[in-house]
Amino acid sequence: APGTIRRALALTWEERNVLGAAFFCLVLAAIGETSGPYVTGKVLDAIGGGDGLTAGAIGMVAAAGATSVLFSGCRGGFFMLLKARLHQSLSLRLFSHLVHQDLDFFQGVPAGNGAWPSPRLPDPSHLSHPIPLFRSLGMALVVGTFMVGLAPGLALLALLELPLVIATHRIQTSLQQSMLEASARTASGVQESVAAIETIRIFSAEEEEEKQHSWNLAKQLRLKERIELELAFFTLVHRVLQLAIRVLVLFRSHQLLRDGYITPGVLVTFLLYQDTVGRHVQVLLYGFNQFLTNAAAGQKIWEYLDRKPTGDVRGTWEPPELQGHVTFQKVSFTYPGNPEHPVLKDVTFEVRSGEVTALVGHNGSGKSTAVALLERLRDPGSGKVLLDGIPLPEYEHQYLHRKVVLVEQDPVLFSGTIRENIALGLEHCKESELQEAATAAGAMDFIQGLEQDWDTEVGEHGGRLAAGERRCVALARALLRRPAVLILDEALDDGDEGAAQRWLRTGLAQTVLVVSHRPRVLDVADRLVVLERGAVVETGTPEELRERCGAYSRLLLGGDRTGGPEAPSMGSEKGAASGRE
Ligand SMILES: Nc1ncnc2c1ncn2[C@@H]1O[C@H](COP(=O)(O)OP(=O)(O)OP(=O)(O)O)[C@@H](O)[C@H]1O
Repeated sequence: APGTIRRALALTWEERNVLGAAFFCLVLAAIGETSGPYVTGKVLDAIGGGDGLTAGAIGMVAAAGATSVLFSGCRGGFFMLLKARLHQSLSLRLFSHLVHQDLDFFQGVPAGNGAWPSPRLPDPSHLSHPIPLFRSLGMALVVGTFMVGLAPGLALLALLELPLVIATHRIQTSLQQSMLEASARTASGVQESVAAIETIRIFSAEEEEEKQHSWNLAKQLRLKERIELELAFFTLVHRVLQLAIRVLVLFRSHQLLRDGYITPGVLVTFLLYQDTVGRHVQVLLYGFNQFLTNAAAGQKIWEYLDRKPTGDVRGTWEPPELQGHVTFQKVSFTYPGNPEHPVLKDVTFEVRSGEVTALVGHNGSGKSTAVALLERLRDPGSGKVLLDGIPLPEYEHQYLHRKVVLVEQDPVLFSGTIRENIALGLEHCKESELQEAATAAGAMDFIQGLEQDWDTEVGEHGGRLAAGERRCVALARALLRRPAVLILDEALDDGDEGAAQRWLRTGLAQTVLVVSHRPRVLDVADRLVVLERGAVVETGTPEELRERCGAYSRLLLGGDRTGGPEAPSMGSEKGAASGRE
């Protein structure tokens, strides 16, 4: 589409220095490439006319050749550099756009009309760029015009080859495409078998899979044989027709020479030009094919870059001190992917500064959703979440995420060392602060037990550590930041239940919000907020709620069904269900 080409050119314009140098070399290379055959022809005519081979003639041929070689090399180098730079700047743009997208984008849920739903990042190498096409088209036209100027009739005859080259190229490409598709089908069959290897083993279906694969391979082989035969046939036809045209050109050249319309030098120049046009037409055909193949993928790049996240990150409020007092004020929320099912309904509660507050409720009652709203991973549909009386969107985005820190049950670590993971973003923190955070998080013992203690690599996603160790590292990372609000989404469930109170006392956190199913964690909280089907049904201290014998007591007893027959029990915990504990 013209818009896509315009945007690709606008992006290229940002690298105008390299582009300018590439074009400068391109023009000089083109002059060298066109003047070389011309000078060669003139020299041949001079020799034929009895002038002999002079030093000047040799010098002119050598200078044209050298200009062509030198500037073609530089042109190639500058265009490669341009391509690499465009790739880098586009990759960076795509990535920074990706990390600012709404969470729904990553879950494959369209966030609005016309939004591109796939969470996959488009490949910047698919940018379809017209410059290589312009270059070859320009050269083919210029040299073709010279050919027409030298010998118009001969040029028309020689240019008959063009439709032949185009037709052969199209046939070859479509045959090769069928071959690629067949290979991809066989490869995807292998991938499917590998992915389902457990099922294959359980049903002892190895032999059937082998048979299926051998059938796929045989089909591929038959197709390959047919394609190779067709290719050989088309190549033969192409070569015969090409030869016929060349014979015709030679025959006509002979007539023109005999009648004195052209000199031998002009004929040599003409034939050399014919060769140059042939090369550029080949490049043009291949490039055009690539251009079309990439066009759809390239279009996705621009669609993706046009996709605007809906979250408001314009807040600027950055107070020097925070109390860490959180208020949910009549908050309602519905996931865009499931608009019929409100997840939070008019939820109002407080998380007081200096206290540990626990959110409690059945699976699916909306606890993690409330946490996501407090972390501003999502924004409420109606109502407000306030921190120290100020709505969250008014806080500066990075400030808020430094002050409100979440640790999940199965946190994500980045590949790197334990030290890098804990210090993430605070590389200049003191060693004593690191040690204090790790000790408070209960990570010190296991870190010291590792062969390279703090410098141990955690592997991709922290895969070389046990789930509990990953959690300790994530807790240490959170405590090092001295958060105003520390949120623990089932992150304390296998640890020391009194830890949160100690962190408040030692000033490592100002307020703690715990999401937990474990009675021993809930019992030591200062205050509980009980959620049932997205609504707050009880709040108070653990003693008050036990004495009230209401929703909380029923939850503790397990098997509670006040939420209706479909409400799950406290016992069906996420971690237990996924076998992570
Ligand atoms: N991304 C999503 N899109 C649509 N619905 C969702 C999404 N995430 C959660 N839900 C739904 O929202 C409801 C509340 O989920 P939430 O995870 O907040 O509950 P929870 O109380 O934290 O449960 P658990 O104790 O199992 O963690 C559930 O019915 C769930 O199916």
